[in-house]
Amino acid sequence: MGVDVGSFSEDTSDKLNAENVWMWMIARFPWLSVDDLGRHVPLVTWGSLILTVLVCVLTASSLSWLVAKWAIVGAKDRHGRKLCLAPGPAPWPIVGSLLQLQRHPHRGLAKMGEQYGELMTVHMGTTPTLVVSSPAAAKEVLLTQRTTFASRPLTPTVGAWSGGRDLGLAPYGPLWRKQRKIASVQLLSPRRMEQVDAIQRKLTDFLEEELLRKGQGGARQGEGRNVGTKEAAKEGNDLSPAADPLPTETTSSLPNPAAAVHVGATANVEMSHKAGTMDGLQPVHLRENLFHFALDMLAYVIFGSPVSPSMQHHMAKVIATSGLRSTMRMSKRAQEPEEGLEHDATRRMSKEVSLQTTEGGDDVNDDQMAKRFYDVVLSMTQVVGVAQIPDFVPSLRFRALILELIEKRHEVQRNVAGNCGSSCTMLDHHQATLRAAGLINPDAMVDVVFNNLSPHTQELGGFCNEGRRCEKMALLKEELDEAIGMHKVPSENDLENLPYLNAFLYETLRMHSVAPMLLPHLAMKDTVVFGYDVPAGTSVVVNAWAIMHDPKVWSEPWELRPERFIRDGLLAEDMHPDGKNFAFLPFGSGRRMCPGIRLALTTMRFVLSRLLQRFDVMLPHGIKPEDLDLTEHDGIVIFPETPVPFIFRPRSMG
Ligand code: HEM
Repeated sequence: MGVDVGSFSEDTSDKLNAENVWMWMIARFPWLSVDDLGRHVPLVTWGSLILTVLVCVLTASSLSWLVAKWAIVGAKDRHGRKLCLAPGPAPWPIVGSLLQLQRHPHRGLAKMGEQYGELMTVHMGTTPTLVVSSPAAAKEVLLTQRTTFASRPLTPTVGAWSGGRDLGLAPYGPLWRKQRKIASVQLLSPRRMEQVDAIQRKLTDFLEEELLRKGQGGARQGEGRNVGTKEAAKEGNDLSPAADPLPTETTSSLPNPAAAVHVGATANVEMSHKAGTMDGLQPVHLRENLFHFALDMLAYVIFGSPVSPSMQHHMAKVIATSGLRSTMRMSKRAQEPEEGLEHDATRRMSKEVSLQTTEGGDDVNDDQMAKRFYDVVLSMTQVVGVAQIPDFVPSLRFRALILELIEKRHEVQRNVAGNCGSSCTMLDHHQATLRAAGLINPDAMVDVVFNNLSPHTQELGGFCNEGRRCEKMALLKEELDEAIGMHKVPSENDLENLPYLNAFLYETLRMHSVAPMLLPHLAMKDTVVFGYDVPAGTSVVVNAWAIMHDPKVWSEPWELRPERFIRDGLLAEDMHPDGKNFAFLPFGSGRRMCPGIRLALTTMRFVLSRLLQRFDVMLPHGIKPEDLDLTEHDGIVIFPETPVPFIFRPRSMG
C-alpha cells in the first residue's frame, strides 16, 4: 500500500484515530513506512532495538526483583532455614544500590534509613550490607555484640592495598591484636604522647609562621604569584602551600590537595577571584596548611621526621643557625661566594636534610617523595570506602612508597651520629642536630613496629564576619584569654579544662564527622540483631553521620550549637566522644574504636587554641558566608572539597 506522505495534512488531526496518528508519524519519520522493506531497513532495525531494550529492561527489572526477593525475603542460612533480613531497597543486578547512593553514601544511606529504619539491608554492589542508623542499634553492634562485629571486610581494594594486614583494615585475629597492642601500649601511649607533644609545638609554631608569612604576601621567592586569580586557581596553586616552593630551582612539586581532588572547582575559582585583601593581609587557605601539618605529624610519628619540603626547609634553618653553620662555612667557603652564603647554606641544607636523604641527597627525590606521600595519603582517603570498587593503582603506589620510606629510615638509623664513628659524614652530623632539636623522632613507628614484629610477621610484610558565628568566636577567645592569656603556650591540662573550646570541637566533630560511616565492620558469625538475621560474612556499616544528624536524637542538628555539650557551665561528662555515648560517635566505639583519639583531640585542641591566641580569623572582604561552598569531598574521610580562604590577622594588629 502506497502512502502519499507529501499530501498528508496536519488538519486531519481532528479525527484522532490510529490511522491518522500513523500517517502523521510517517509524515514526520518517513523511514517508518513499510512500503519497501528493502529500502526501509531502519524500521526493522529500530523495531528490534526497541524490542531488545524492552526485553532487557523487563528482564533486568524482574531479575532485580527476583534477586531482591531471594536476597532479602527468601535468603536462607546454611541449614536451609529461611532468614529474616532487615528490610531495604531492591538491589539492581551487579550494582545493587550503589547508584542510589550517589556521591556521598552517608547522606544517601541516611535518606534510605528514613524509609527503611534503623537497620536496613543495602546491597553495595553484590555484597549485602547491614546499615545501622540509630544509637540503640549502634550500641547493639559495637558494644553488646562487639566481638561478633569486630572484623573488617576484605574488599578487593583492601586486599590489593595491604592484604588486610594493616591495623585499620585487618580482620579480627592474632595479627590485628598484636598491632593494636603495639599501637595502644607503645605508639600512642601517654609517654609517647609527651614526645609527640614536643614536635606538635614545633609544627604549630611553624604553622603560625606560615600563616603569618603567607598572609603578608609570602616572603619566599616565587611565592604569591597569581595569588587570588583565576589563573592561579587553574594552575592548582592558588593561595595554597602548593605554591610553597623551596627557593629558586627546587620549586616543590608537592600536590595541591585541592587541585588533586577537584582542579579548578568553580566555587574555588570564583571565591579566590573575589577574595580581597584586608588590612593589607592576603587570604590564606587554612585547609592546605592544616593538611600539611597533619601529614607532617603523621610522618613524624610513623617515619621519624616530617616530610614536606617547607618543613624540611624549616629544619634546615635550625641547622643553619646551629653550631654547624660555621663548620659549613669553612667547608664550603672555597666553593661559594661570601655574599648570600647563609641563604645558600640554608638552601643546600634543605636539599641535604631529610629523613630520606643519603649523603649527597638530591632535592628532586625528596620533593618527589613528599609529593608521593601526600598523594597516597589523599588517595587512601578516597579509595577505602563502602563502595567496593577496586582501584589497584594507588594501593600499589602506596606499598612501593611505604617500602621505600622504611628502607630510607633504616638508612637514617644506620647513619645517626655515634653509629658511624670515624666515618661520620656531614649528613650524620646534621641528623644528630635534628635529633637534638627534636625534629627527628627517636622512636618512629616503623622502628617500634619492626622491633616488635616477629621475623615471621615482618616477612608478611569557623570563620567570623558577622552575626552568631562571631559570637561563638568571641566566646572561644574570651574563655581562652581569661584562663590562659594571649601569650602562654597552653598545656594539655589547661586545654582539657576549657568547656567552650572542647564543646566547640565536639560540635564540629558532630556536624562534620571526619569518618562519617566509621570503617566497615564484618559479622564473624551468624547472629540476630533486633530480631533480624545477620549471616556471617555480612558487611556492617554504622552510619554515624546519620545518627549525629538525626533530629530525633539531636535538636536542630544542622545548627552549630556548642552549648549542647555543656551542662551547668561544665563539659557534660556523658557527651565525650570516647565511644560510650552512642549518639555521638566521631571515633567509633568498641573493639575497633579509633586508637588515635587522644592524639587527635590533643592536637586539635592545641592547634585551635594557638591560632585563636595569635590571630583574628575572618573571611576576606567581598566573601560572604553564603558564598562559601562547603561541599564535602567524597571518600571515607570527609573534608571541604573547596578550600576556604581566610584572613589571619595577628591579634597584635587589632
Ligand atoms: C579527628 C581525628 C580522627 C577521627 C575523627 C578518627 C576516627 C576514626 C574512626 C571513626 C575509626 C573507625 C572506628 C570503627 O570502625 O569503629 C578510626 C579508626 C582508626 N583510627 Fe582514627 N580518627 C582520627 C585520628 C586518628 C589518629 C590521629 C590516628 C593515629 C595516629 C588514628 C588511627 C586509627 C586507627 C589505627 C584506626 C583503626 C583501628 C582498628 O581498626 O582497630 N586515627 N578512626
